[in-house]
Amino acid sequence: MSSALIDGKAIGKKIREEIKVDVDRLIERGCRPGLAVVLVGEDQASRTYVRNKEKSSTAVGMKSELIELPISVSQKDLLKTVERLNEDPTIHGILVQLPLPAHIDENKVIRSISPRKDVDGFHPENVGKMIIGQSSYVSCTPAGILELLKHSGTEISGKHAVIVGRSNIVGKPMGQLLLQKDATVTYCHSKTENLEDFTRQADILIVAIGHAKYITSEHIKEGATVIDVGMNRDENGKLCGDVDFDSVKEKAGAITPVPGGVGPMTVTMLLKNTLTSAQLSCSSYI
Ligand SMILES: Nc1nc2c(c(=O)[nH]1)N[C@@H](CN(C=O)c1ccc(C(=O)N[C@@H](CCC(=O)O)C(=O)O)cc1)CN2
Repeated sequence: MSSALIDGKAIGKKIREEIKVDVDRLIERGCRPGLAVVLVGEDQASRTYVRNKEKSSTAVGMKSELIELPISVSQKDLLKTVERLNEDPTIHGILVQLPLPAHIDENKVIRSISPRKDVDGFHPENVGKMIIGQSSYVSCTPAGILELLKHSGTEISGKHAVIVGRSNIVGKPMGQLLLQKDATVTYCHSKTENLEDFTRQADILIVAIGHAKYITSEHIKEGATVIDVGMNRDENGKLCGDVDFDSVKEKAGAITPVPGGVGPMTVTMLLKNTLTSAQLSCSSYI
């Protein structure tokens, strides 16, 4: 059996076209959504992601502000930058690109972002609201995965979802979101013994472990939907996921590629959250 490809690039493009329509509508009414991205240091991958966010936000008509700070920036100055953006009425979404250098307290920076402008959905207030099912900004990668599941026609209610990885920005929120959609959720991580015993039970398998091609067909239940969040380089320097795509695609029912699966959805959901923030903040004079 060969699986259906879940094309995040195409799904993301379609959603961004819808976002653009809503952005144009807001602009006509005198409110242009604004996204500020703060980049600290010279990390090449972060620079690429940030450039992509800038390009995608301007492509849908948003204002985009990139603030580049040197790797030596003090925590105080970084917090001052966030504070300025919190106060700026033309900015509806603020994102500090992660990871940050070791001398900066990441949690403190995340907490300094106004929850109303936290379009990354990382602020504890938004995370807490998400967990208890209240409306909030949801972390972009898990939100994008929900869209991929919807567009691929994957049923969630009553199904067994297995999440491999327990990061604050992907694994943990992903499990909570699937739980709210009535999945039975199992979390696995680096200390899980006999990982295959769990992954083989998964109707929906979500992998975010940062280990190139770790998940093979041995880990998969026939017909499962497999979502690969990994972003690694293989032995030839080629971009690859945490899932061994070539072997798993023969057994899965549906699968995301890397690149072109989850990644484009992360940026799309960021734009969606920024649009929502602008709609909420501008609604008083619309
Ligand atoms: N503040 C944040 N920092 C980080 C986040 C985040 O959501 N918020 N997530 C990751 C990185 N990331 C976004 O910032 C991200 C990574 C990858 C992609 C993507 O589109 N990948 C492409 C391939 C790109 C390539 O060719 O190198 C794909 O999968 O098709 C988007 C966003 C960590 N930091």
